[in-house]
Amino acid sequence: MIKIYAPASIGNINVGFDILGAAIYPIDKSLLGDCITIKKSKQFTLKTIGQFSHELPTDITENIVWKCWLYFCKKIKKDISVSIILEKNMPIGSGLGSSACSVVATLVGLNNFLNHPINDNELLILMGKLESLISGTIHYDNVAPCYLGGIQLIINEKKYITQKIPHCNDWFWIIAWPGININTMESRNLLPKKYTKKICIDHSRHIASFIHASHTMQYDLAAQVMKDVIAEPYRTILMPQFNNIKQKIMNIGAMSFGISGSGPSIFAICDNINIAIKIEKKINEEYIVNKNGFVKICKIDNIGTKIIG
Ligand SMILES: Nc1ncnc2c1ncn2[C@@H]1O[C@H](COP(=O)(O)OP(=O)(O)OP(=O)(O)O)[C@@H](O)[C@H]1O
Ligand SMILES: N[C@@H](CCO)C(=O)O
Repeated sequence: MIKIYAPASIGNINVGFDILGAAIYPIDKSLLGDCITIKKSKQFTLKTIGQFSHELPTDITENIVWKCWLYFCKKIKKDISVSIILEKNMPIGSGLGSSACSVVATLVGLNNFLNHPINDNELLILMGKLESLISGTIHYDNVAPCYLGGIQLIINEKKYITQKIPHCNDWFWIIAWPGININTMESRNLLPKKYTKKICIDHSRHIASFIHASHTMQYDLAAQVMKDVIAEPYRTILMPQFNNIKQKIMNIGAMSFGISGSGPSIFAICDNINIAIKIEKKINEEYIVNKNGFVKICKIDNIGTKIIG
């Protein structure tokens, strides 16, 4: 038997659409990620439990975990008889990398259970492929940090799929899911097919400055250039409260604020716990729309996916 935990992640982190992502854990030590348990069995079975399991497709062949098992069997050219339990702790369509948690936990679980028939790089490529079955295109900005931890820069060149970049240990990442869902594919379809020269230059300037600032530990500069000119201007149509809450959170003292992944979750950054608590309170009062929604003060999860049983 093996049990795997895969953490939530923030895709894009404003400045790197599809090419930057951060794995996170709540400082209150609550579980923000999916768990997968794998046991030997006479035939394949998949059971789902957990707070958000009722949101999953009822047909198990529609569950991404089933597809992971199928693709893994194809990859190693062997039918594997296992029973899998998915503990779905992550809301679906939240912008916190929910499908990535299931994909990464399942593939890491199967690979460990079978003594590593697939190497790390091939496993990551398989994760990207499985994630693309859901969102329509390959983007590693959730699966890479979820798997490997930290802030990951997606390179996607042959054997260089992703690399970890340095981050500020003092930063708090306050994340909030309002309690409603946005489909990633729909949210991607809202974006323009082409961007102006000015947007391209601004985007390159921001991302280059962010990577430079991260490596030279100029964290104020890193936060200052965490701006989203690619997705935020088009996606806020799905998030009517976004601009209002952004203004208020920046006024409290956030160093950056934006959409987590494809939304509707949001995130704010600050380097002071008292400001983080004030931000948490304000978001709770003004952005959470029902009892399912939540706000959590988080830090960067440097480990990523791990064996917990
Ligand atoms: N184990 C699973 N976890 C999450 N979604 C799943 C899973 N299995 C199947 N799905 C389906 O995949 C789709 C996920 O949609 P979507 O990409 O919007 O969510 P997401 O991956 O949770 O988003 P995000 O990465 O923004 O958190 C839904 O249609 C959902 O029913
Ligand atoms: N980079 C992806 C992340 C989806 O979670 C997007 O913004 O569409």
